Amino acid sequence: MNGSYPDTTMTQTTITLPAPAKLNLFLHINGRRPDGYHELQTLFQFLDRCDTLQFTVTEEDKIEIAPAIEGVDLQDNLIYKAAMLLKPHRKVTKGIRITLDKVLPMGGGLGGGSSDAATTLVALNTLWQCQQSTAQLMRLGLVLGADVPVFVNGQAAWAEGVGEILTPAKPAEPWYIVVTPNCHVNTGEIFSHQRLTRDTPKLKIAPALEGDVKNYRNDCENIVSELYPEVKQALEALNQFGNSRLTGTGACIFAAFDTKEKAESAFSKLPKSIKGFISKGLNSSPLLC
Ligand SMILES: C[C@](O)(CO)[C@H](O)COP(=O)(O)OP(=O)(O)OC[C@H]1O[C@@H](n2ccc(N)nc2=O)[C@H](O)[C@@H]1O
Ligand SMILES: Nc1ncnc2c1ncn2[C@@H]1O[C@H](COP(=O)(O)OP(=O)(O)OP(=O)(O)O)[C@@H](O)[C@H]1O
Repeated sequence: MNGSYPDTTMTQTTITLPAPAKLNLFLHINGRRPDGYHELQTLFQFLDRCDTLQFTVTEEDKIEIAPAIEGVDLQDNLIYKAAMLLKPHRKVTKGIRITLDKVLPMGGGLGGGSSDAATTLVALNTLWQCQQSTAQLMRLGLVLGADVPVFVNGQAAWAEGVGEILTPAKPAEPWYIVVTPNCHVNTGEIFSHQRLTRDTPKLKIAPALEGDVKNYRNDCENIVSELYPEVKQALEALNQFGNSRLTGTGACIFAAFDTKEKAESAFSKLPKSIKGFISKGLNSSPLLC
């Protein structure tokens, strides 16, 4: 099936699905709403770097997740939260055992937790026969986090609102070096920072979709590199090879290259202390098959 979720039959009891990373190719903050959330404009693209989740339907009416994520209680695990959100919509009284192969760094701005949650919504919608439309799953997902809807929808997108008003976009699909500084950035801390600039004028959709993303920036970058020296150092190192930029509220940064070979060549020249990976930008999520 092209461009839609995996076709699973009623008798199928196990499915394995990817939860890809995302990049914010740019991130502009336009204002703050009365509830504290920020109005933003961003361009989302997926990476072919993914967590992997295996879902097995169980007879016992229980949600099990293994292995546990260090430092995250089961009730706070976004996978568990996603399953609990969907549970009232079940048409079958079955449980679920979820195995997580975690590859994406946490608190890295790659949206790993949100992506795990989105993949869980998509998988359980089928396995528990919840019969929710993609739009309904996106609305449910927004309760879990501003980044969940784009992962459920599975298309690169221009996003507005708090990140939930999505317009499909087709930016170039280059190869990226993604540097993963050894620190977790707390999204709430950055958004509540006194010196965060929140007054970037809103762009019209057309230039942002058609223009070169190099013309735009990430409004969180200055504050994050001030608070996290590892991020500053990584930005400086990667800037020697391309236009490096923060994704989300960090800590990860990225730079685009035309070919895998150019990305690999630049990566090999980075100081050994700089960790990261090379990944392809994708406008269609690997969650869609
Ligand atoms: C920065 C981005 O990654 C860009 O894609 C997202 O907007 C963040 O999405 P997320 O990690 O799913 O964030 P959430 O879990 O919804 O929010 C974490 C915290 O960030 C702040 N937050 C988040 C999104 C937003 N548009 N405005 C905010 O002020 C809020 O304080 C919130 O409590
Ligand atoms: N399944 C999960 N995977 C990762 N983090 C989780 C998960 N469940 C809960 N969390 C919590 O959510 C926090 C943010 O995780 P995530 O990996 O989505 O950060 P992020 O990449 O910075 O996301 P974003 O770009 O959406 O801000 C983690 O630090 C962790 O405490």
